[in-house]
Amino acid sequence: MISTANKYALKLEDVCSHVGTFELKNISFELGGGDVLSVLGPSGSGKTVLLRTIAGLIKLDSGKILLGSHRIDDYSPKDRKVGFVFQNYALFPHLDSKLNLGFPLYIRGKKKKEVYVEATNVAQELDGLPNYLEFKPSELPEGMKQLIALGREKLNECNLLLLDEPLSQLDRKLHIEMRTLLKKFITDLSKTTVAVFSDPEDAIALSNYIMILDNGEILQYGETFEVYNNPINIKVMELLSRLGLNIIDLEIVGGKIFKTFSVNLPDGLYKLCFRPEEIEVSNKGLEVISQKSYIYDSSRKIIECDFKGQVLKLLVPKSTSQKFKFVPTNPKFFNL
Ligand SMILES: Nc1ncnc2c1ncn2[C@@H]1O[C@H](COP(=O)(O)OP(=O)(O)OP(=O)(O)O)[C@@H](O)[C@H]1O
Repeated sequence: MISTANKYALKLEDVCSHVGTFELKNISFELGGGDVLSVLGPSGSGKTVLLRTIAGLIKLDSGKILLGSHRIDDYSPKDRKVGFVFQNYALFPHLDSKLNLGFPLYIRGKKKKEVYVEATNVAQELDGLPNYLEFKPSELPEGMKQLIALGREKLNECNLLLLDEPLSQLDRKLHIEMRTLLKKFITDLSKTTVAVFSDPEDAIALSNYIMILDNGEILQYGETFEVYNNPINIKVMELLSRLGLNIIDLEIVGGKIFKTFSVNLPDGLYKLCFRPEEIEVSNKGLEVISQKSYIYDSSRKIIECDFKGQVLKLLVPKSTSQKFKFVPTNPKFFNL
């Protein structure tokens, strides 16, 4: 017997597909049952095309897709048993929340009454939704539309869950609430999940694997924290930096930068990259004078400062004085 973990394992082998002139090129990865992969990339890099290819909405040009021990790339989208939560939720405007939620059961021939009972039961597990069961999509807050789109996949009995920017339509406060709910939902469902995110913080918070796509190709793939901490180039690091990225052009001479700090790298020209939040105020570091500051949260502020003609953004404690020294705690040096 195939264990549950293997039954939901997803493997893509050298998958190529296209829409119009856009090509998805040689995508390969392997996830165990219950793993969550986030896909990040610039706009137009092929994130949605990848999801649609896995779902069977775009045909493969070559390669294989395996779910558990089954090769599913020959299956119709329906037979793949893939749950797909679209960016715009894909709710039916003329149906109330109960029928939208229970739609997978309705199309399988269940009577409306039974659909209502099951939909109401699922709604109990989704915070706040029971109050909106009689409403149509146009009458629902964004967060509720999202919950219905997710809850529907619970009733869909899918083997694989695909999410296309599930948090993109929400304002900041709701975004954080929904992220917590989404995490719980994915964990409870325990199906292998591939999710596209535009916000690196969501991608990092929700996944154990991450893929960075650019122009239809994988730039980097691996365990989320491994990729976050060891980006292979500036582009990957930028995509994984929610507050932006500081980049300083410098030269290493005699194993030292700025004639002061020793580094274990060959001499040459480099770009030193670090995230605004990965710094420590320390009197042994680089001196800067803050020129502008913005409140970030109750205890921290973001400051902008000039460093040898380059503008840096740093996240520092609110009490930090205008002139101070700092050290990057996770600096990356990229060779030019
Ligand atoms: N049906 C289509 N016909 C022709 N080209 C398409 C079609 N769908 C997508 N494309 C093109 O394929 C490329 C990748 O699109 P895709 O929607 O996957 O990007 P994305 O990474 O999801 O971007 P975004 O973050 O903006 O949603 C884009 O250049 C897009 O214009």
